[in-house]
Amino acid sequence: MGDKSTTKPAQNSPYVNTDDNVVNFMSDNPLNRLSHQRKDSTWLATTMAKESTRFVLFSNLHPVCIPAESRAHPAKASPSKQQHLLTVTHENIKSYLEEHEPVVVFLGISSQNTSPQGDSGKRSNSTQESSPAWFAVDATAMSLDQLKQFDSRVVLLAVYPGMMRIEPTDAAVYAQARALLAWHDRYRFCATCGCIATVEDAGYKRRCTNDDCRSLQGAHNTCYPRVDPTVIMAVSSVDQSRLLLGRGQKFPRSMWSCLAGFIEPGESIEDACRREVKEESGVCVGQVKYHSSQTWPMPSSLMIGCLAEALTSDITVDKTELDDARWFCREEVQQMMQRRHPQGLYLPPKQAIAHQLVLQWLKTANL
Ligand SMILES: NC(=O)c1ccc[n+]([C@@H]2O[C@H](COP(=O)([O-])OP(=O)(O)OC[C@H]3O[C@@H](n4cnc5c(N)ncnc54)[C@H](O)[C@@H]3O)[C@@H](O)[C@H]2O)c1
Repeated sequence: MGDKSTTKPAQNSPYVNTDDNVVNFMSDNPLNRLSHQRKDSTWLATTMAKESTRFVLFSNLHPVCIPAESRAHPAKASPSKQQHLLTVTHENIKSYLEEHEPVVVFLGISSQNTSPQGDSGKRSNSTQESSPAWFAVDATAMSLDQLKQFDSRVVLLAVYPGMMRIEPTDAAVYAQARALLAWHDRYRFCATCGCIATVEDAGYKRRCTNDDCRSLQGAHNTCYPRVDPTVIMAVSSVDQSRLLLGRGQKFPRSMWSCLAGFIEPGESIEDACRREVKEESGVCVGQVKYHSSQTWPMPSSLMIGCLAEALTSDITVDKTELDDARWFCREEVQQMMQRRHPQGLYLPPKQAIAHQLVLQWLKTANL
C-alpha cells in the first residue's frame, strides 16, 4: 500500500500519486512523543512542574483557543478567524490540578524550531529551555470566567467546522490531545468487567482496578486508546470523466463530499472501499489506490484516503446513510472547488482529506 517502488498504477489509470509527501491538516506533529518516558512517574512529575512546560486546555472536549494575532509577529498573522491553542504554565493551573485531579495527558517535547505557537502571554520565559514539554488537561471543571483569567480573548472551538480554524502549526497537537481526552471521557470503566479503570502511562492506557480482570493479562485493546480506521474515497467513473460524490444527511445543504465509512473487523482497506461505495451508492468499484491519511479525532477516526475506479455507473442511494449521491463532471467539480457553482454547491474545505482527494482527482483525471 502506497509503496510506489512496488505498486505500479494499471495501464491508462488516471491515478498516479504525484504528491510524494501529502501532508494533510492535523498531520506533521511537531512534538516528539517520547513514548519511552510515559511510565516514568518521577520524570513526568518533574517535567510537569518545570517553568517551561506548557499545558493546553480542553473544556468538554472543546479546545481553549485564542486569536492567532497573538503570535510573536502580528504583521504576519493569519486572518482573525484563525485560532491558536491557549497554553498555560504549571503555576497557572497547579491549584486546579490539585483540587480536581483531572485527566492529564503527556503530549511530547517540542524542539525549539518547530514548537507550536499560541502562548497566552502569561507563561514564563520558555526560551531559557530548548525543549518545552507539552501536556493536555481536561479543564471541564473550570468556568469560562476562570479560563478568561488566563486570557480575556479565550474561545472554546466547536468540533466541526470550528476546529478547521486552528492554525496548521497547532492542528496536529490539537488532534493528539482531543483524541486522547475523548477516549478517557468515554472509557472510564473497564470494557471487560465494568469496574473503574484508572489512567496510566501518562494518559496512554487505562488499567482496570479489579485485580481478577482478564484485561490485566496480555495486551488488551480495551486498555489502550482507540483508533478507528475509516475509508474515504474519490471514485472515478468508468470513462474517468466524472466523480462520484455524496451528501450526508447531516451535511450543510449544498455541501457534497467523497463517500466514507468505517472499516469493519477482518476487512482490508480495499474491500472496505468497495463495500462502502456499493452499500451507499450501488456503484461497483474495481481498482483502489491509497493516497494519504488524516487523523480525525471526532472522536477517534483515522481517515484512509483512496482513489478508486468504478466498474458500473448506475446509482441507487441508500437513504439510511446518504441524502443523495450522484456523478459530477470535471467542470462542475472545479466550480464546486472554487465556490462558483451556479447552484451554490461546494466541497469540504481544504483542511479535510475529502478536499485533497478531489484535488488529486482533478489533477489526474484523464480527459
Ligand atoms: N476528513 C474528511 O474529509 C471526512 C469526510 C467525510 C467523513 N469523515 C468522517 O468519517 C467518519 C465516517 O463517515 P460516515 O459518513 O460513514 O459517518 P457517519 O457518522 O455518517 O456514520 C457512522 C455510522 O457508522 C456506524 N459505525 C460503524 N463502525 C463505527 C465506529 N467504529 N465508530 C462509529 N460509528 C461506527 C454507526 O452506525 C454510525 O452511525 C465520520 O467520523 C466522519 O466525520 C471525514
